[in-house]
Amino acid sequence: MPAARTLQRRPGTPRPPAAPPAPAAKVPSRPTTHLRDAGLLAAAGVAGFGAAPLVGYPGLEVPSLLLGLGGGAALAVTGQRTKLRRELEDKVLEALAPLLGVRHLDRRIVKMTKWTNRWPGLPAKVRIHYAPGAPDSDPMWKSEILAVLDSRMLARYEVARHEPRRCTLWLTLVTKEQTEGKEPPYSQVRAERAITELIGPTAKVTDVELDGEELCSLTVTHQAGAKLAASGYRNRIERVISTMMPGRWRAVWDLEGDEVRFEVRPTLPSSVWLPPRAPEDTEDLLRNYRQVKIPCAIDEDGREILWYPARVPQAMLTGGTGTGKTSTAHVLLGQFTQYGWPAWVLDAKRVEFLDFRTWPNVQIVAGSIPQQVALIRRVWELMEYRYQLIEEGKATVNDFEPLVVFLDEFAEFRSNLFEWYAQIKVKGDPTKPPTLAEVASLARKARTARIHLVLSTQRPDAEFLGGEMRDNFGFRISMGRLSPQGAMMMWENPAVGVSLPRARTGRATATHEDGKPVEVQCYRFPDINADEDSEERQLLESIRPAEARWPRLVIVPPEAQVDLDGGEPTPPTFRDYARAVWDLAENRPDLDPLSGAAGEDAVDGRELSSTMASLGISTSDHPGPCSRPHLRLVDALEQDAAETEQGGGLTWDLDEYVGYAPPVSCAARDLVVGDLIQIEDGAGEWVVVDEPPEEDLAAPGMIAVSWRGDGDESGSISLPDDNYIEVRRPEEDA
Ligand SMILES: Nc1ncnc2c1ncn2[C@@H]1O[C@H](COP(=O)(O)OP(=O)(O)OP(=O)(O)O)[C@@H](O)[C@H]1O
Repeated sequence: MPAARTLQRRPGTPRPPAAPPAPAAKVPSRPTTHLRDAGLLAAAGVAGFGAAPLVGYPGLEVPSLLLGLGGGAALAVTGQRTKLRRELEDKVLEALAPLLGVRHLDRRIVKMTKWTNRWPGLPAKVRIHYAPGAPDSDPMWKSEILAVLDSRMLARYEVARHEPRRCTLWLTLVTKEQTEGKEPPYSQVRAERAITELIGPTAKVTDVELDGEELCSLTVTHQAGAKLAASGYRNRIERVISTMMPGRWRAVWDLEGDEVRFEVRPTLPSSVWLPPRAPEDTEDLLRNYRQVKIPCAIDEDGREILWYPARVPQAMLTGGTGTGKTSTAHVLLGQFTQYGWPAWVLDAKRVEFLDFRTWPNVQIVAGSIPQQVALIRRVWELMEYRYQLIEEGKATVNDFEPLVVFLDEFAEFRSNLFEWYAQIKVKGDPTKPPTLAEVASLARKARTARIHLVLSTQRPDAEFLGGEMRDNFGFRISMGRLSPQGAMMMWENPAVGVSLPRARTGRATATHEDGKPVEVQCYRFPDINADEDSEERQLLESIRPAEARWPRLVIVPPEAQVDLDGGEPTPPTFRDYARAVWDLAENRPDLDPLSGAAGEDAVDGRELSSTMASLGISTSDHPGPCSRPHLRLVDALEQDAAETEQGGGLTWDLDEYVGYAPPVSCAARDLVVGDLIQIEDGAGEWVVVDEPPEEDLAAPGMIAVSWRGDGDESGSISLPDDNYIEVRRPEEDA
């Protein structure tokens, strides 16, 4: 199957993080927006970065909030600042109107000047004209006006001058120096409001950590222990805060101390090389069996994700092309062999493990279907044999030396197998290749025989990995972003792993020690063909097992049976292939591709792979007859082409958001985790919703939507409750 038929952006070529800083989506509003909400919505205007028009007030717009972080760095927000300030004036005007006795909203009534430089800034001066009938002699009148200003602007104002004859009031911003404290960043004000709302009035912020203007953490004490004892409620608080705050947040609860710390989640690195550590006590495979642990990745706190095969015997690895799946499989293989375990590899793609044929303790890499069928049969027989030894009382589980078997690209293997089996099947053979039943049996029972499977596949397909089969693979890693269906298959939760940044190769969801799935960065395995003098090569050499304990093996292809009556020889059957004889590679140099006798050493790879050679044309450098080489891929390609003609098979997809349906309109509150939205309307850059939308507790009438970009930038946007937004949903079968 030809690679790269779609124009999907390859992970590993990250977009520029968080660039350009974007204004919020211009959201079309439904004609039901209530004016009642307008004053409340205006409260959000201080950080309003985008707007939707309010019905009945064409000049007035409802701001949406956008706060963001770019891979840990602030996502500054740009846009039409002047427009936003104008909108803010409009909101304040609307809110003040009842106090000013004005009948018509006129922009000359409230004038804001001398804006501070922040986004969108605060007016240092506010001039208000009011109607002569306004109750300006009422002692409470001015404080009510100030209260409106304070709550709309989230800043303190005071009366600078009052000219009753001209019906004018002048207000000034109370500066930082005047308040003797620092004006808290808007995100802090939002967080504090939400926390008070969620935890109750006893919640007190005791510590705030800022990085410049960016809020990093808030520590809160409270006396709401009883309310917070329920984990469900604590989870909700964590989710609401993470949704409302820019970036990805978490809560660390001290239930005994009645304290909680809300903090920005640490950002996972984009690449972590497998640390070169030689395991200890590898002399006797039986002695250290239970201690064997395979580090695969790190979590956001830098803790290692470890696979203990003695506890969780089988592992499953899923991930699309380019997600780093192969590298992770190499990480596992490299470490098992460091422990001295023998490894057998089924390489369905034929090239992913080719270079491991010379890696110490890798006994065989089966690249062709007949070899793969033979490999699975032998593993299954070994398992059955070990069971028999236990039954006969001749051995116990503790006598078995472990074996690790890699079944790489299992879906690909499965479809190749069906195709091959259809050609080879003879009368009396079962309808389906018995190999699949053998794999299922291994998945169920291999643990007791200390045979450990690492099954990798592009997609966790329900057809062969449903229910019981999948449950046997207790240790799981899903590489890259999942579709909701994939997330259900892997993690039984349609929201897990669906918002992973696509441009981060090696980013994955993995089973943590407590059995729960967490986001991780998988270790990266050095390129096995790294340049001689490179650091990557040094790393590779430090990982390579010092000793090869297990000899390499070859599978002897069965021969056609000669017809003694002189007729056509009978080709080998499935049974012959499955039961093929195995031998030491050193005994059969004729079958060993690495011996040189099989002829592979003698070739010049560059020449052999040249376009000229593939066309069967000889060049002046290499004169002489040149026959067109046999291309094994040709058959497969022809078949793909036939499928495409019939409307199936591969399609050319020019959309880089492959797997997502075209945009449809959706209410902000109906967004679900995994949906794509645009932060900047029409910019074509879609980000993924990573938390269920929540009511914005700091801006009533708004819905907070938390998002994540392909390059791991993240943020939160607040949208008017009843507005519709364009959304792209993962396709059903993606
Ligand atoms: N953990 C990782 N961290 C960072 N980069 C990685 C990681 N793993 C792999 N890469 C890089 O990404 C590229 C693709 O990796 P890999 O071949 O493992 O992906 P894959 O999912 O197996 O893709 P394919 O199915 O096309 O082989 C490699 O060139 C490698 O350099």
